[in-house]
Amino acid sequence: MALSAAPAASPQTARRLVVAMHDVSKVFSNGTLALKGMSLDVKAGEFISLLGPSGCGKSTALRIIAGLGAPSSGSIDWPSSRINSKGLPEGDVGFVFQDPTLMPWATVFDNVFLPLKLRGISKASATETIMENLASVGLADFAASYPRELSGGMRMRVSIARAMVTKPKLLLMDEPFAALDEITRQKLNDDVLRLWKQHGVTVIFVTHSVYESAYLSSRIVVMRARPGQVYTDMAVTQPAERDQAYRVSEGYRQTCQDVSDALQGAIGAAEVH
Ligand SMILES: Nc1ncnc2c1ncn2[C@@H]1O[C@H](COP(=O)(O)OP(=O)(O)OP(=O)(O)O)[C@@H](O)[C@H]1O
Repeated sequence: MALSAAPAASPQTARRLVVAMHDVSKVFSNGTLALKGMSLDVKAGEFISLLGPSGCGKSTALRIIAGLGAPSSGSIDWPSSRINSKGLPEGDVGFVFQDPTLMPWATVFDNVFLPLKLRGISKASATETIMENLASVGLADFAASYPRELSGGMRMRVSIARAMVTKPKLLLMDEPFAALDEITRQKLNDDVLRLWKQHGVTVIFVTHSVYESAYLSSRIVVMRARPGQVYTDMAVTQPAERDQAYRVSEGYRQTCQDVSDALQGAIGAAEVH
């Protein structure tokens, strides 16, 4: 069995807690209850996919973790980070959106430089780090290019390099590959897995895709809508190596089936108003 309910004593249990959501609810000013009592413990080294029906609050949860929105009630704890005056872990979080959000007037190099520039680091002392990060996403030869000269997949790679350039502990990715074609998406899935392993970064990845979540994750958190909260939390225990052989394996097929069943359950659990 490739998939199981996240066990109480999984190998991750012994790991450091990176961030914990405690009983978080979010009501927007128009009265929409986006999240109700959502709790989630994220441990170092996990690759967590947040999966769920449209509108179940995946992006809201991710944005609250990133400090881009405050919870209406409940709390976010960063047990192993230094917290700034806004209650956020300074520099420990990278964010990748579905839209790469690059500055069109700036080169690839300058786009990746931005987070370091905002920290007061000079271009000269940042150059080596920037080039390393561009190389790690296969774009070392495109440092002088402008975003308009790149494909959609390459622009997303720049966005990932920009998020990783500050060496975050936690990488938050909100449907980053949803707009890309399937082959590009699969290549980027492999790139993200490589970065995850190389840098030991913890990842929370929002996706609509059962297949993508089953390929990438060490843990899949399926959310339900109305109200948005965790429906089920599953560990994907097999295999350690995710590659083309895994994509056509019985283990992958079974994982996709189990995740798909959980998603159907989550959709069925939504309260109809
Ligand atoms: N700024 C906002 N103001 C009011 N309502 C909002 C706001 N942002 C999100 N919502 C609502 O909150 C609910 C959760 O939205 P959210 O975008 O978090 O869901 P999601 O699971 O990420 O959706 P999708 O999969 O379609 O991207 C939805 O009903 C949405 O319409």
